[in-house]
Amino acid sequence: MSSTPHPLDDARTQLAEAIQFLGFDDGMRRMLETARKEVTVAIPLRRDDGTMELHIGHRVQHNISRGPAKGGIRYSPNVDLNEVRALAMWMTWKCALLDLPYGGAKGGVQVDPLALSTRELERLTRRYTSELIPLIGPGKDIPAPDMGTDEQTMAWMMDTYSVAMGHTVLGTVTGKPVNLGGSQGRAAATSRGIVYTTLNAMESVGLKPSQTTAIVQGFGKVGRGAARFLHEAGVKVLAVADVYSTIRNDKGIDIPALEAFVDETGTVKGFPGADPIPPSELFAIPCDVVVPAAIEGVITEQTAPMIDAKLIVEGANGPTTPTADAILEDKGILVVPDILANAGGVIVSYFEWVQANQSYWWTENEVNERLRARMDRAWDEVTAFSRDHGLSLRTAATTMAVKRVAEAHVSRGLYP
Ligand SMILES: NC(=O)C1=CN([C@@H]2O[C@H](COP(=O)(O)OP(=O)(O)OC[C@H]3O[C@@H](n4cnc5c(N)ncnc54)[C@H](OP(=O)(O)O)[C@@H]3O)[C@@H](O)[C@H]2O)C=CC1
Ligand SMILES: O=C(O)CCC(=O)C(=O)O
Repeated sequence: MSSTPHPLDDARTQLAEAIQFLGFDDGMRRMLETARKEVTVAIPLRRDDGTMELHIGHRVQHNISRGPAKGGIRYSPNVDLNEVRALAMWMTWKCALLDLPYGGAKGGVQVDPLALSTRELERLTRRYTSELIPLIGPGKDIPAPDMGTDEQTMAWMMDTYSVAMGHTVLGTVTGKPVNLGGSQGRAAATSRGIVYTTLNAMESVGLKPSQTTAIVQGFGKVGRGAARFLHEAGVKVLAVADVYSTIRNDKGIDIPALEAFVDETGTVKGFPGADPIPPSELFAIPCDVVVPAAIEGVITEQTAPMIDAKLIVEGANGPTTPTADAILEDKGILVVPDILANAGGVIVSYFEWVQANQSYWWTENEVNERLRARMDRAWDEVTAFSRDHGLSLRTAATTMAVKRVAEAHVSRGLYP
């Protein structure tokens, strides 16, 4: 699907633009583009039928200048070390942009989680976590869910780490179940943040929710919530896609009905309230807002020319390649970058970590209000920087974040 060699190339291209603007020297460039620590582990898995499989897992800590490393864990057959490196780098910029006291990390296991039973997933997760124990912990590196993982995965990780420490350590991971030290509002936080930012971006281009149409790619933890909150805001969602199907209804999809259908069937495929279309037609649907909320590298030099929209709000990490960015800019389409648009998840992960470390829990309203305040502030800061310096929102956001990370690095002392 991607027309570029790899998301790591995209991440490095974006970093290079920020560094050029900031005028950093080659040493700083190398420091910022290179992960501080990378671990690759082999995870033997005994399947329920007694056979043995081996899965490869990674954890990459891209940067820790501003605080402990932070970022999700991905389970997918497509995971590879360079992808994890790119995702870890984007986490560093996201945390810095939102002024969270964290560096950036990401983890991944090359596995199809849908092909495993719950017991197999638990064994795999516990073994992967055991391998990471020297690396992770509330003051070192705090994992969270990403594609293919969820609250249950985080509960197993927290338990495995806690058993090894001899006591419960709730701040080990975030995105845990609420009954086990999770935060109110974390599950929906990424999607909520995307929609807060979408509404800000819509206002900036003069779109009113009741006159706005959208399409959403991905109907998992992020895409599904984004579709729901857009629908609740009055935006008409014309099409959604998961791996199995892309569906379209130009009158607007009834999102609550689609959610009920997906709860029963596990996919949008066959939903009676919309028509199936070829996946390749998704981005060609004329609409106001495109929300890619699945995987990297889907908006490319092939797909960008067909997009007929005013805004792209990146729910996924790295969905737009640098070449596509240039095409979209020429077409006058405003791209709200991932490190800004999908930061709601890590913001509420930060709130969860703070609550867990203090054993003092906030209400869902408190969480959502503080989330909104941080998302709105970041939107104002990035749009102002973009205007003041004539940069795209992506370059503005990356530049602001890279500058903060470099400043923290320098403040810690140049001659350690
Ligand atoms: N979870 C979080 O808190 C955060 C996630 N993100 C990013 O958001 C994106 C989605 O993550 P998340 O929702 O957590 O992951 P999930 O695993 O919960 O969901 C992924 C969704 O994407 C769909 N999908 C995968 N490949 C394709 C494809 N080629 N075409 C259409 N749909 C596809 C899946 O379909 P199916 O259901 O059929 O498998 C699923 O609906 C990722 O880029 C992730 O890094 C960013 C910030 C925070
Ligand atoms: O909640 C977190 O710590 C990280 C979420 C994540 O992986 C992301 O924002 O891409």
